[in-house]
Amino acid sequence: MEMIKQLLAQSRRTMVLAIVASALSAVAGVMIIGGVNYTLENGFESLTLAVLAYLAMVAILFLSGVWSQSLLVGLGHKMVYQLRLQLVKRILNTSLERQEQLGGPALYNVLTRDVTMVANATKQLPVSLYNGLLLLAGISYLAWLSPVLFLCTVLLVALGVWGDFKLVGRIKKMMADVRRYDEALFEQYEAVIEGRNELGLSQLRRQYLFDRRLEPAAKGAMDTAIKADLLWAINLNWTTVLVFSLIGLVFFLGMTLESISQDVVVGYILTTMFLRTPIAMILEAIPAVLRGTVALKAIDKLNLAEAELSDEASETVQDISFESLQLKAACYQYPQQGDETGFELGPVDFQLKRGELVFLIGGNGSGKSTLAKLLTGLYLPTDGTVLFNGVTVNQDNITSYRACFSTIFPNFFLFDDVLGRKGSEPSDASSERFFDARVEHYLKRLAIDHKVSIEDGRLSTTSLSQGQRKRLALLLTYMEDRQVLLLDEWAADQDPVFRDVFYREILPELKAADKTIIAISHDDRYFDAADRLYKLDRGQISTFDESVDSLFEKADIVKGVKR
Ligand SMILES: Nc1ncnc2c1ncn2[C@@H]1O[C@H](COP(=O)(O)OP(=O)(O)OP(=O)(O)O)[C@@H](O)[C@H]1O
Repeated sequence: MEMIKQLLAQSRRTMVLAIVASALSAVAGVMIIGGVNYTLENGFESLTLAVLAYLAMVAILFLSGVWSQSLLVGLGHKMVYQLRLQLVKRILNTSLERQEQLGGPALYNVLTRDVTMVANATKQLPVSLYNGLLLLAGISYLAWLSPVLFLCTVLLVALGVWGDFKLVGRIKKMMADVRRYDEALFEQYEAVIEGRNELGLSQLRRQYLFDRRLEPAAKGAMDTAIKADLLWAINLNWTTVLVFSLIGLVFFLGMTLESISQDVVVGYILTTMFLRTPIAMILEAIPAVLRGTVALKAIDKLNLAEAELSDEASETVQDISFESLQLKAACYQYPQQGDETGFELGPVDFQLKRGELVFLIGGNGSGKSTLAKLLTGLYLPTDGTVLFNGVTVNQDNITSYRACFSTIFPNFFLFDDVLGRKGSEPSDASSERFFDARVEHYLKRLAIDHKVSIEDGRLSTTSLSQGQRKRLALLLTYMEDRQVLLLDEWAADQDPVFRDVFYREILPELKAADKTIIAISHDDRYFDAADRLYKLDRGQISTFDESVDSLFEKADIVKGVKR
């Protein structure tokens, strides 16, 4: 909700203008009816004058209507545009931990479905505001025409509004259920896309996914949405019944009560008929608005970071020269999942100096990647400290700290835009030539120049084998030229020849170029390439000395055997 309020506050001037224009159009509309009614009652002195006045009112109605709609339509689309950008900014500012907790489907759901729902609700704003003002002008005219009939109208409208309120509560709950079904559906969409190989091979799994997972979620969403829409459609018809009941009431009261003149009855009925359209349009907008509020509530529940960080929170990135990194009794605990306590890493004591090459080794699930995220500042310790050049890493300096690291995790994302140091792009033709030449040099070094080239600062393709894609990820880190490299099982997908090149040539070259490297590895044949080895076992770290620790123990670590 806060987001919408902020967006509306930014457009206050347009809103005020649009309200003025809508009011003008509404008044013109009511004046046309009032004029017709008056003329019916009193006749006119000059036909020309009456026709001119009528045309003038119609022109005002048209022009102010178009003016208000153009302002409000622009406002609606601008809000959608800003909402989209704001949401992406909020996700980008949200901590990795929170994003991991939420999971991909929930975030996709917000960025696609929820944004669309809020957008649709926002688009109703202009229509509803315009019709609301029209309704207000019409109701004021009705009150002026006959206070007695107006009292009857108020009673009938109160009945209608009471019914609407009761229904809105039920429908809102149904829409929240539809959203939950949709979220389950998004999880299955992810499985359909990401699991294409497995699904392609297994007819049984495909059938299971479709029949037992996807279809029930889609059907649940459809059934609940049908129920909600049906209830509202009944309500729309019920409102029409109320409007005609009002017309009937006015008509029969007018026929029987002498105090109400026929002109008043005609004017009343004319205006009520005229107000049917705005009433229907406002009521038709309500489901979209309800869906929008459900979506906004769901967005709020995600606890995303703010789009614009406060001055204290938004740190300017300092160009710091990396000298040392130290972990002092640092711990990281994953949040509890159901009844299960999250995995705990640490307390870890660890030291790394500029120019060193260290390996982290250990069995599957021993905590290597978790430690890697703690070392690179993607996670902050839940206990203990991380010291960077002797200074404690915290929210105030974390961005500068993170800027020292390049990482390639096993689930890395390969961007096709090639950026230079500090995210730079070549500024002129000669720097572009130099930039491209550097890319080509590294493409050759990584033996991938026969498959990929650079075109307008982008990689020509990223549709490659996993080993080749990893080489391109390494190329991107070469180009960004950061001081510390964290490579999580980088060589795992390389062929034996290039794996040897990596451990025996690339790592030493990087070290010689003053890079500090943390490599997670299961390649025991190359453990000697590291300056130091750290072993992880069930979240605990210790140094590992090949000459002292037994080969048997080493084999166990590599295989992930619990001792
Ligand atoms: N996002 C997460 N949320 C909750 N728990 C997690 C998460 N990621 C990892 N874990 C838990 O932390 C433990 C350590 O995982 P981690 O990825 O650090 O192991 P690893 O040593 O890198 O394993 P591998 O060699 O298989 O890559 C795992 O047992 C896992 O249960």
